[in-house]
Amino acid sequence: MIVLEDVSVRYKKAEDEAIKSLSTSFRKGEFICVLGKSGAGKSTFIRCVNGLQQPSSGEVVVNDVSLTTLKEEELRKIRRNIGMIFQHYYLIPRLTVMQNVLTGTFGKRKPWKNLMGIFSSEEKEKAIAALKAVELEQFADRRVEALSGGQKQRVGIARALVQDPYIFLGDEPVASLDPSTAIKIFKLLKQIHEEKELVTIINVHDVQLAKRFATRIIALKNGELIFDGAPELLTEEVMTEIYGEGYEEQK
Ligand SMILES: Nc1ncnc2c1ncn2[C@@H]1O[C@H](COP(=O)(O)OP(=O)(O)OP(=O)(O)O)[C@@H](O)[C@H]1O
Repeated sequence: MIVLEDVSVRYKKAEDEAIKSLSTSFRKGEFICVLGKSGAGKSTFIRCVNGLQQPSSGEVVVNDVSLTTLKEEELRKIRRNIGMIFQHYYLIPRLTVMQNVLTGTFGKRKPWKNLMGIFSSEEKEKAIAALKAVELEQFADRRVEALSGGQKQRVGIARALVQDPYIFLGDEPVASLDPSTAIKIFKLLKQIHEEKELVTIINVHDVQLAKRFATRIIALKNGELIFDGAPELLTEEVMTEIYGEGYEEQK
């Protein structure tokens, strides 16, 4: 479903490559957590999967379509069905929860309709269903700026859900949340993942969360894939390789 073939990314003026000759593939049903120290290349990697970052060399193929040669407009079409959530949510604070969730439909609509804020009853129903799925329907008319971090991330998840995604990406979606809220968000993501039979890929710093929820863990170090396997294969030795000596202090 998702194939990365010898993918490298070099940012302009950067001395070193952020991703180095990375090859791997992901299929439906896999819940993948991506580990690695700060700067290891996790965000760059995840942005390659939906074409937000084009590789300097190599190829990314999603559902048999190579993203590498696509123009921005064609990439946008691919991204319509790839939900993404972020550490800082990327919501519009002054708009309501409902209005934010409806922005998830923008990729499939005519731009003037987005400008006018005109939504069909089908789109509104979809947004209500997404809000129910994240248990926020009673907050539909509340402004996002008045929500807690955990609630904001649930709005982010609802916004991604209205896209009818087949891939769900998370770039450190719980990094700003307390441990118990982080677990709740992961439980919700796993539940949605199973219900919708997605492929889910999430960058996370919390190793315990990755071990608890992932069906597969990959780890990056200096842009290289240094581990790819089942959570139970993540030994102390591997952990030391990923995080260096003294990683236990980060727990
Ligand atoms: N826009 C950019 N321009 C130049 N270099 C960049 C850019 N974005 C990231 N980098 C560099 O690429 C490398 C990988 O960065 P990336 O953000 O992918 O790492 P990360 O593992 O997600 O880090 P973190 O856990 O801190 O978010 C780093 O050395 C970073 O400084």
